[in-house]
Formats: sequence, C-alpha cells, structure tokens
Amino acid sequence: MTPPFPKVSIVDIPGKGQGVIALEDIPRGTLIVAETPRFTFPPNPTLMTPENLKFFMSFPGAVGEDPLDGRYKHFVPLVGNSDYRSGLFTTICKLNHVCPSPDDGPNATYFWDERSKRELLHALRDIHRNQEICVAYFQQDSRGTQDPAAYLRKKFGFDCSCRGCTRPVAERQRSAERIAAYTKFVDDLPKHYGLRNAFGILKDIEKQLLIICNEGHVGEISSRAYDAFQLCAMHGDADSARKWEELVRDESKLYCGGQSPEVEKAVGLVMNPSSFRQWGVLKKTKLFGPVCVYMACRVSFLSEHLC
Ligand SMILES: C[S@@+](CC[C@H](N)C(=O)[O-])C[C@H]1O[C@@H](n2cnc3c(N)ncnc32)[C@H](O)[C@@H]1O
Repeated sequence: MTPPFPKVSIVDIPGKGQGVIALEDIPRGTLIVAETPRFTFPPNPTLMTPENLKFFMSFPGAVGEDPLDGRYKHFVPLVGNSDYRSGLFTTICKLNHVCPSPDDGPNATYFWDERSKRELLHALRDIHRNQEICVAYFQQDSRGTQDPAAYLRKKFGFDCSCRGCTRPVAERQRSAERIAAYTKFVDDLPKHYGLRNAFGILKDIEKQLLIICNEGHVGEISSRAYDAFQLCAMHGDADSARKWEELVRDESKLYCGGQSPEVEKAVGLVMNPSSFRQWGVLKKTKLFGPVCVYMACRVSFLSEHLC
C-alpha cells in the first residue's frame, strides 16, 4: 500500500511564475508525488478537455513564440513509454529549476515509472515546511563543462534566477575549481587501487563526496559509493562493501526506481558482495562503510569546514 503523500501546494513564486512548496517537513527519500499525465504528446484527443487546455495555457510562453509550440517545452519526456513521448503533469510540471551550487541545488528528482504508468517525484534532501521544491531540468554532471545559464536560455527560453547563477563571479570560480579538483580525483581513482593505502583512499572518497555534495551535486553519491564498494570488495571486506552498496541501492531507487536494472544489480551485490568479479584481488584489509556521507545530503554550508 502506498503511504500518504506529503502535502504540497502550487503557489506564486516571485520571478518564476508558479512553483511548488512543501506544506510539511519531507524527509529525504520520501515519494512526494506519483502522477499520471494530464495531457500527452502526441496529443490524445480524450485528454483535450477545456480544463486541460486552460492548464496548458497556464504555463509561461516566451514573447514572440507561437503560443502552443512555445508551451510544449514544459512537457516532461516519458522515458520508456512507447505510446507517448512526453506528458504534462499537474504538480510535477509546476516545479521550477535550480542549478547545483553550495547555497542551493535540487531537493527533488523525478522519473517515469513504466510499471505504474506514473511520474514519480522523490525528495533528494530533507525539505522543510514552506520550502520550495525544485528539480534540475537537465543532468548537469560534476564536470561542469556546460554553462547552465546559457543552456537554460537556449533550450528552455528563460533566464535562471537561482542562487547559484546569481552568485558573484569569484564564488562561481571557486566552485568551478572545487569541481575540477573533484573530477581529477575521480579520473585518477583507479590508478590508486593497490598502490596507496586503501584506508586513505576510502577517506579521500568520503571527503571528496562531501565537497561535491556541498556544491549541490548530490547525484554523485551513488557513483562514489560504488567506487568505495569496489575498493572494499577488492580488499575482501564484505561488511564494509555491503554498507557502501546499500547506499548505491538506496540512491539508485530515487533516480531510477526500485525495479530498475541498477537497483536489481545493487540488491544482488548487497546480498552477496563476493560475487563482485574482482572480489579479494588485493590484500585482505578491514575498511569501513559510509560515515559522513549521509551528512552531505542534509547539511548545507559545509565548505568552510572542509577547505
Ligand atoms: C516547467 S515550468 C515551471 C512552472 C512555471 N513556473 C509556471 O508558472 O507554470 C518552467 C518555467 O518556469 C520558469 N522557471 C523555472 N525555473 C526558473 C528559474 N530557476 N529561474 C527563473 N524562472 C524559472 C520559467 O519561466 C520556465 O520556462
């Protein structure tokens, strides 16, 4: 049975039109909304009611754009659905965008669940009562190669007013340097296995994870947790490997759903970490499971303690 959904409301948000706020505290991991599309593309005539057309027209259209064509950009792709390419949802399409940054970042994420034929929205962080619920409209990875403001202007036709985009240049530069250092760490990581002290590598993975989460990139947790799992598995530490893989499993559920191949693989490795193909190839060592990483999703403004 589905637990009751937390209460949310669609309200006016200064400078962004409408948006969605939480009417109660919502813990990280909560399923906030599960919605069927109100309107689909290609259009389904049975859904073309006057009420739905009015809802469609409630979305902002850019000056000089065709009033209908311009509004199709607010549709969400229904990845994995063979009947329709995209849909317009009552609550989910009213969510505004936020770029990852130390002051802010998406506190929720959604995906199409083909089994239930619903779009599911999960909390990525603890969300407080009256806080706006925001998502990232595109997957901006930690490599930071894209200029998010320019991309949003071109693809979605609006000037992003999120806290990350409106920071002074020096602050944005500092973030770019941290992200570059993190990216280098990740790229070099496999070279360290077997050469450096495993305990030190694991500590560095946690430290880098905290830094990147503090830059708003909480989507990095599952990849780094998987790195940590591999390290523990290579050193034959089943307990620690299992704890890291539990984190991979739980994070993947938020982004891809409980029935996804990613989650199924993680469930298998949690049950039997020694099924990992490189199990025990390095010297047997007792390592540790995630210690501080849970803080990363909950606590903001960690950077001064870390750098
Ligand atoms: C999917 S709709 C979200 C709901 C919309 N705010 C409304 O009033 O219906 C996307 C539109 O919201 C506005 N928006 C979303 N995120 C924004 C942001 N970070 N800064 C400024 N405007 C934003 C833009 O007009 C964008 O085209």
